[in-house]
Amino acid sequence: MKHRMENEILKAEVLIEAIPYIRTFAGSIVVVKYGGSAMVDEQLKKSVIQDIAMLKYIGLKPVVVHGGGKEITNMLDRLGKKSQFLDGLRVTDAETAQVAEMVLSGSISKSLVSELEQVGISAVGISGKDGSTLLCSKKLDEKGRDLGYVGTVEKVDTSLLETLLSNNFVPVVSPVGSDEEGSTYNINADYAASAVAGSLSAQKLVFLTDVEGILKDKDDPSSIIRTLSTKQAEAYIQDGTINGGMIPKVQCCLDGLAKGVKSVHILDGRVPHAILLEIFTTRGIGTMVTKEERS
Ligand SMILES: Nc1ncnc2c1ncn2[C@@H]1O[C@H](COP(=O)(O)OP(=O)(O)O)[C@@H](O)[C@H]1O
Ligand SMILES: CC(=O)N[C@@H](CCC(=O)OP(=O)(O)O)C(=O)O
Repeated sequence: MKHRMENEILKAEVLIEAIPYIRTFAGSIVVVKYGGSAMVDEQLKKSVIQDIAMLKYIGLKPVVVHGGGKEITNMLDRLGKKSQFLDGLRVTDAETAQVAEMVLSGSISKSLVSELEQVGISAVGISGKDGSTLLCSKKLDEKGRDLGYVGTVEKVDTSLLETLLSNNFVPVVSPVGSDEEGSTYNINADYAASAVAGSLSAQKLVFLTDVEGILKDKDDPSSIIRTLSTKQAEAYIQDGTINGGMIPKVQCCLDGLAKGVKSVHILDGRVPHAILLEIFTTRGIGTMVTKEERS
């Protein structure tokens, strides 16, 4: 009995700890890039949906930008088509673009919307094509190679997103866009998320990934860097501390900050309720990238 009471008091204390954060962030836009293990594991998926619902219920304005690279690869496998990546970007011929759109906008988006609706949140799935939200052009990779229908976001038209937000809907954005001629482009979801967050001047941009955060030593989770300024991030890319798949993610962080996002978080999506732990607890988790220099 005493033990149960102590547990209940602990729960109340957790809620109290969140008060200053709830006050600070009420009405703020938080863009969540949802991908990785947190999208594949059913329990983790449930916890992400609950976190997004919680953000909405306590007065924030969440916007979800989802990935789905693994699911696209699985569908291409089933169709007997091999996936090829160059520096982390999928080489996308016309057929692959069609499959990517089908998986992202058809399957994943609808499933996320349905899960959010299940917990009482009104959600609307859009792709970058809807309302010309993500206007694209063809993206060549760093070495100038043609990747097919891979898009870089040239312009974000925020009208539809703003209409949804001001009418209390949670937008769920698929990383698919079109160019002036109406061709379909497959966009890496990290880039789509930073473009959306930047154009909405979001308070926060949160990336869910499969590592603890940015690590000083990739093989040592305890070497996590809690707060990183843009300058330090650039230096770590230069000296190789940040490498591989983390480079484009950090570049998206820097891009978001340059476009007016206040802070960017790289979180471990394998931790249940990672989003709430980061935003509403004093200690937080993961790595926060900010514009300010911090010692
Ligand atoms: N300094 C670093 N800290 C953490 N991870 C790093 C670092 N440098 C490189 N990485 C690598 O980046 C990977 C994350 O990028 P990626 O797998 O592309 O993410 P996602 O699939 O979530 O988009 C990590 O699994 C890790 O292997
Ligand atoms: C051009 C490009 O690479 N597009 C990605 C879009 C999905 C994505 O980015 O999903 P994750 O965030 O789960 O990796 C792809 O086709 O896999």
